[in-house]
Amino acid sequence: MPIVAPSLLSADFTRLADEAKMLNTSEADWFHLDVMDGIFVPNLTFGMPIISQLRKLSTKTFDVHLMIVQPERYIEEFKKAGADILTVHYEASTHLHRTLHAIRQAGMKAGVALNPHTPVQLLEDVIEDIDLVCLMSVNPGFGGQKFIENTYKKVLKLVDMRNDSQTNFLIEIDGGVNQLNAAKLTDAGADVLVAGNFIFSSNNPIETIKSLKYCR
Ligand SMILES: O=C(CO)[C@H](O)[C@H](O)COP(=O)(O)O
Ligand SMILES: [Fe+2]
Repeated sequence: MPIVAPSLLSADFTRLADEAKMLNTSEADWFHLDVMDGIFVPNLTFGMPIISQLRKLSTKTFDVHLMIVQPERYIEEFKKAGADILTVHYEASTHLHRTLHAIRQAGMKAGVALNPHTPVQLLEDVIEDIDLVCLMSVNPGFGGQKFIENTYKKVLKLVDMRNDSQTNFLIEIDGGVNQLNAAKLTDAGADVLVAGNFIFSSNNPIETIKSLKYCR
């Protein structure tokens, strides 16, 4: 059964507290929080102030996905805001090894996200420094995009890399996840399913979360 991480990118921001409370009562495991800077991706969202307010409303794991350049600038601040897992983009990190160590040093789990064009093999030399690999199954920046089918192959390759290296990082899929691909992704070896639009645009988000949780 996968870990389900609703992305609040698609939540109703005028009712953010209600959305958080709804997630608390649901079978969602984590909150997935998308931070965008308008430079790494062509969109802006929110940062530490919103995350620290949300932190007061939930004890669930906060999975913070940084779509920002030079993410190493804000590691301590996101820890203070309440992040449990801090994921940086491979493409935005010049000194990835140092950044991953700094995230763990700050007391968080260290994640690396890969854009759809970035091969998973590029993580080989930092594999032991990673707690979570986030495979982007859309080009990052927006919710509600179409799932990129090549992601399945990347999951299978990552599973092989995990077995070969005897490490135990989680494999997370982010973008376009829905009832059509959840079971196939889980069967391929995905551990965490992020879903924004599929959950928050449904008539019954609690049931939709359940459908992902019990897809396998
Ligand atoms: O990181 C993201 C976008 O860059 C979001 O987490 C992702 O797009 C989830 O939204 P959806 O399920 O609507 O695709
Ligand atoms: Fe995300």
